Amino acid sequence: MSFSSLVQDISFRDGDHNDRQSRSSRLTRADSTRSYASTAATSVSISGDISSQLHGGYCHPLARSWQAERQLTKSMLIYPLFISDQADEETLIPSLPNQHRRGLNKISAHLEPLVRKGLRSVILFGVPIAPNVKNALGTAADDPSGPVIKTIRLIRARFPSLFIVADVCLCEYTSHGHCGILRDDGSLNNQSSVDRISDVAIAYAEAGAHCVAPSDMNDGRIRAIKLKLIEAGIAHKTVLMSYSAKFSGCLYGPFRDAAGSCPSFGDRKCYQLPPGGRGLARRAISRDIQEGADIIMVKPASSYLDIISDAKDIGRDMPVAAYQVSGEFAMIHAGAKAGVFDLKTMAFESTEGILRAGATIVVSYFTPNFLDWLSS
Ligand SMILES: NCc1[nH]cc(CCC(=O)O)c1CC(=O)O
Ligand SMILES: [Zn+2]
Ligand SMILES: [Zn+2]
Repeated sequence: MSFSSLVQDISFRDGDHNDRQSRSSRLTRADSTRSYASTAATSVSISGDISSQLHGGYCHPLARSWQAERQLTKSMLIYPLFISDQADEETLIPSLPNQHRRGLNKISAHLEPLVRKGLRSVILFGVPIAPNVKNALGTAADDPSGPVIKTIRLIRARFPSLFIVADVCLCEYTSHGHCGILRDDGSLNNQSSVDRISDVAIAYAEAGAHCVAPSDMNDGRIRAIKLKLIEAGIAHKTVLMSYSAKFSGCLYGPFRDAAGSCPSFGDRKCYQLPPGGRGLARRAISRDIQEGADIIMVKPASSYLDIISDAKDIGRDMPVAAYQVSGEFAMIHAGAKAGVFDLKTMAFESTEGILRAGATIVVSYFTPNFLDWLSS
């Protein structure tokens, strides 16, 4: 292409426009024509000017969507469900907008329209409400007549296309609310915790969960679960998703309200990761890959995008999941309610950030919204 045809292309030729906008764009174009003319001697500055033009590449909604390496699709989403042991319960969780605690008898009616809209996966959290169910060993976690195991069976029968993830932890079931079994001094007994957690994982997998996801953060639980899955003859049909980089912090509050899993004393800082601990997260991710995880997870998501990117880097041959946790979800709702931003726009922006960082799976309380938003 010759220089003169370039100048022609870029100079303003349409005389019809007379609104303010096009008058200003006419000025801009005239300016750029002048600058081409004055730099006509060097081809270098022409190509410099050409490469400065980016807007054309994303002037159309479809062209904008092509700028993303990964676009949000329904199959990336996992929807958290809180399953109460009260079969007829359906209670709104005040700190977790639009989310409910539901009993077995309320699950089907809730899921039916979502599955019709394209829901592919749920993650189950059991919530024992009945008095005196909790004890030091978290016995109720793998009670065959408990809410999680019964719900796994129900979903397998009623919604065969749904991929069921069972969160594996003891904190919902222990009297002290910690994610394992404690020593007398109140610290976690890692070995007995891992023994117990891995038994619970096997019980969920044997009940029909497609995926077990230990969120307890005890050392060595991935290896223990993988070995027991092999022993039970179900390793070939069970996905093991590790909450590898799960940080302690203040973003789990609404979840603990929902699940009644707040520790009765102390905190989780000796097993969940310290928020500044990027290197520690990288080590935990590498360790869990070595131990046999099929998917690694980072949690929370938006304040930990560098960790998601690290996870994608360390586990470049693995799917990476990110959990946009209860506190992040509640914050977005609060921001929208306060008029800071539009809820839908922020839900997309935050989730697209999580995908851009490297996640290919997102655990999200926005899943029901996205099923609508991605359909229209
Ligand atoms: N093992 C407990 C567990 N499993 C999932 C979440 C957090 C989910 C959320 O905040 O949405 C937590 C919170 C915690 O460690 O207290
Ligand atoms: Zn826990
Ligand atoms: Zn958990």
